[in-house]
Amino acid sequence: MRPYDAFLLISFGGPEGEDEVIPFLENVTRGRNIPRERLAEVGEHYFLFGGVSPINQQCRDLIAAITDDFSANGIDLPVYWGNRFWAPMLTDTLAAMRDDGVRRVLALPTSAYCNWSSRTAYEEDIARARAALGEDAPEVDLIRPFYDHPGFVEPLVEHTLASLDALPEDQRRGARLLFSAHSIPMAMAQESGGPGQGFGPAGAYGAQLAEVARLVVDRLDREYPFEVVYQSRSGPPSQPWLEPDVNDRMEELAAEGVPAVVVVPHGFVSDHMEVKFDLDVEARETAQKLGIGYERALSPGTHPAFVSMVTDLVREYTGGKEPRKLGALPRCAGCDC
Ligand SMILES: CC1=C(CCC(=O)O)c2cc3nc(cc4[nH]c(cc5[nH]c(cc1n2)c(C)c5CCC(=O)O)c(CCC(=O)O)c4C)C(CCC(=O)O)=C3C
Ligand SMILES: [Fe+2]
Repeated sequence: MRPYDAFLLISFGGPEGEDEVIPFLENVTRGRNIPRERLAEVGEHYFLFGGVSPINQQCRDLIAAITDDFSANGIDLPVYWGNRFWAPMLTDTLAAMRDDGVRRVLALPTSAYCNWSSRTAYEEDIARARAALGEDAPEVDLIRPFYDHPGFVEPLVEHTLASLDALPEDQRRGARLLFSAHSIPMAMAQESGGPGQGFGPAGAYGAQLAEVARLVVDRLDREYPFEVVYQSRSGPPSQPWLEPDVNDRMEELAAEGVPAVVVVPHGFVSDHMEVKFDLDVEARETAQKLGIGYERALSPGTHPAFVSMVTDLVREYTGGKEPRKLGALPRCAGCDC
């Protein structure tokens, strides 16, 4: 018996026109404690790009690549796509799947790490979408966090090397690698991985980000100094979020005489708006102001190793394939990472 009859990519969603920006942001921030000024500011990031987030096209590209890789590898599952905050909405996709006769779904979230926002929020949205459908809602299993899969790490290695190569030789020698991830509230970070797990002050999320950074650096041509930084903070200033911010850290490094940084967005799977604005516009501007070199490595996107990872993960769930994992972090409590 085949355990699943469909594959589902679950992503964040993003606007694809100016009139969609505000309704999208309202969906994202409903019931969350985000100041209005922050919302207006984030809206401007989208308007700078004509109101179009790159994330939906990136999902379409990934789905096309996954579909090809499935058929090349004899995986006979139809591929669906549903978003948490914009069309195609997860609820609508799940309804369409039910109408197509789908009973059991294997779902991949477009986020690699363990924390509420990257994992639990997806689980809660799946539960909500299923509840809306009632009795005959398809069952959905969410594929494990994949931060430690070689197919996630390998593209980051290749893309980091390409960025180092793009720096002038004199800057490359003293360059600092800054591995950048989405900041989250300290309280959310501490809870990631479950209580009392000994992952340190930034919880499992912080430990996993540090681990992936190390896994990438271990695979470069030589040892580079590196550290983890955070970006895209929101929330009221009174609430502590993970630090240091990428821009603040660049300022300190420039003052210490570091000639260049390579920013590796290892907290993300594609170059969506948080990467395109917060790194390619804002952090790049900071580097220019500071007079230091700046390169930004690509995220995994549709790198062939990343696409094969999806096929490999499907085999973990359908063919009893042993999980491929790098590093040696303990698993979280109550999580299948
Ligand atoms: C950990 C994490 C990821 C990575 C894992 C994953 O992918 O899930 C991620 C991804 C993304 N975040 C995105 C966009 C936004 N995130 C926001 C707000 C927030 N993100 C948070 C965390 C994360 N976010 C948090 C703790 C908040 C505060 C509100 C809350 O507690 O829930 C807001 C509201 C405004 C603002 O505060 O910036 C926006 C617009 C987009 C789409 C980009 C595009 O359109 O291309 C993507 C892929
Ligand atoms: Fe976010």
